[in-house]
Amino acid sequence: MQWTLVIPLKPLARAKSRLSDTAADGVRPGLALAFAQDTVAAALACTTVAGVAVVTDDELAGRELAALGARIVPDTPAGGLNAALAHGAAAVRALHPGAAVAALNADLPALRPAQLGRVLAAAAEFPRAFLADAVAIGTTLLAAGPEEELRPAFGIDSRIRHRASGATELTLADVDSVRQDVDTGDDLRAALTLGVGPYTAAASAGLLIPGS
Ligand SMILES: Nc1nc2c(ncn2[C@@H]2O[C@H](COP(=O)(O)OP(=O)(O)OP(=O)(O)O)[C@@H](O)[C@H]2O)c(=O)[nH]1
Ligand SMILES: C=C(OP(=O)(O)O)C(=O)O
Repeated sequence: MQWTLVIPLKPLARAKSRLSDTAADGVRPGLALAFAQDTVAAALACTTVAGVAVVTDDELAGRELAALGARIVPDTPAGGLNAALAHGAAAVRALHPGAAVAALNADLPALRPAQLGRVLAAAAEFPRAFLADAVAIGTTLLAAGPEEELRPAFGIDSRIRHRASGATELTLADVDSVRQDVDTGDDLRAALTLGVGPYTAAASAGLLIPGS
């Protein structure tokens, strides 16, 4: 099965506020963009990914991510992460009716295409499926097969809420890079240990990362 990914990205100036103890106000937008660039580049390198739609109103991010090969979908005025994801999935299916779609966080700088491929192959066995984040509280990927609505419930405690929505939780080994989102300095250290992509490696050089 081929998938189209929907990746949400809020305006860079407001992104990654929980990294404020690790990266100063002037640095965080560039870091958030680098995470998204590494995420999109790795996603597009996955053999079962047919395309990536990034939902964003950020002009710079839109330009840079389009240059990597992503389709840019302007955010919905409804506002908020889940509205943006539902809007992105609808935009994908307006062009490709019946497409299998998966929402993926924009902050997975260590993402490995082969690991993403394994997660998507496992997701293809279920109508809706999700992968919990590294700390097992949130979600990094929510997949919906061709006949299913995405019904995203990202945000606080989204693991429990996605489970309650009827989506199947994927419990695969060796998919750390798909689970390692970066919200805090500790998360960034964990991602650097896994090995980040080139954009994040450059953007995080010189930062004082907690514990390293
Ligand atoms: N398009 C779009 N993306 C959003 C919106 N809100 C959040 N996101 C994205 O959804 C993902 C998770 O968002 P959050 O955890 O709320 O924000 P964050 O920038 O990752 O981190 P914090 O500022 O520390 O909360 C990130 O990729 C965000 O850029 C929104 O309203 N529209
Ligand atoms: C929005 C989510 O991620 P984050 O950890 O970036 O808040 C989530 O886990 O549902």
